[in-house]
Amino acid sequence: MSAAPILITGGAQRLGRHCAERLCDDGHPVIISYRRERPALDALRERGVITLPADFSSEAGIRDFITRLRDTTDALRAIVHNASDWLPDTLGEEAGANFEQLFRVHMLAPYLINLEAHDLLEACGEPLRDIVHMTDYVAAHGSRKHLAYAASKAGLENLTLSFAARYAPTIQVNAIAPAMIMLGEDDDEAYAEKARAKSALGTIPGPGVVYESLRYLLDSRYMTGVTLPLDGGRHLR
Ligand SMILES: NC(=O)C1=CN([C@@H]2O[C@H](COP(=O)(O)OP(=O)(O)OC[C@H]3O[C@@H](n4cnc5c(N)ncnc54)[C@H](OP(=O)(O)O)[C@@H]3O)[C@@H](O)[C@H]2O)C=CC1
Ligand SMILES: Nc1nc2c(c(=O)[nH]1)N=C([C@H](O)[C@@H](O)CO)CN2
Repeated sequence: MSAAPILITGGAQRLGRHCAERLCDDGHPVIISYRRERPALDALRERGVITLPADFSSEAGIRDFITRLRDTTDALRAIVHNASDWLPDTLGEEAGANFEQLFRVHMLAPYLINLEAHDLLEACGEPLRDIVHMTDYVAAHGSRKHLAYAASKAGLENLTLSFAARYAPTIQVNAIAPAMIMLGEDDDEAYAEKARAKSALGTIPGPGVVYESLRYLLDSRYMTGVTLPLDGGRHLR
């Protein structure tokens, strides 16, 4: 029996792509979701990564993805909920729509996918099955500029606890809560300096540290309902 694939949502770029590539390196079959087609996806496809389009900005879009996922595989080794929009807060007419957008991508999509793909995880022939939620340092600490984003990530962190209790003992459910891992393409050196100063370790580590945390969770057989803080000691500042 061939190994069951690992699903990473939002795997077309940055942290999700890095983890998809590293999982391939480690011999796992990988499925990613992506929202926007782009040439960079072809390199993943050439490595045998299955790429499924998904737009989690509506319940219909989430359910369309779930249908595509179920048409693609009859088992899953793990699900990594990585897809995310780092939207700042907006005022006025758009504030509610902004909040709902973040709720859907960070909470509704993981919630519905976890519920509807439970049998795919149970069908995995390997002893370990995992769900990993990518949350954020600000879920536990708040954010003055990303209030809705932080709240939606806090909701995802709470879903970690509930799904861990519901899916034990056959499926482990954990989260990774990063602080600054990698800069955005528009971030300048001044921003980078400020970001480095926020953590005790004073670095912007890059995506490798996220894969180390994911690997740890996937290889652990005695870890569930936990959020791994990956913040370089930001909580000490
Ligand atoms: N980067 C960092 O320093 C930090 C990251 N994190 C968390 O780690 C995870 C990865 O971060 P990063 O790689 O920077 O993430 P990105 O900002 O690069 O987003 C990842 C992917 O999410 C997809 N996505 C966004 N909105 C939607 C949607 N509505 N429906 C479907 N897909 C969507 C995008 O797809 P597409 O590009 O195809 O549109 C994008 O490629 C995220 O959950 C993030 O919140 C937490 C703290 C720090
Ligand atoms: N979906 C995303 N979420 C987050 C990003 C990002 O680029 N995409 N970036 C951050 C920042 O690095 C933040 O941690 C800096 O303090 C947070 N979330």
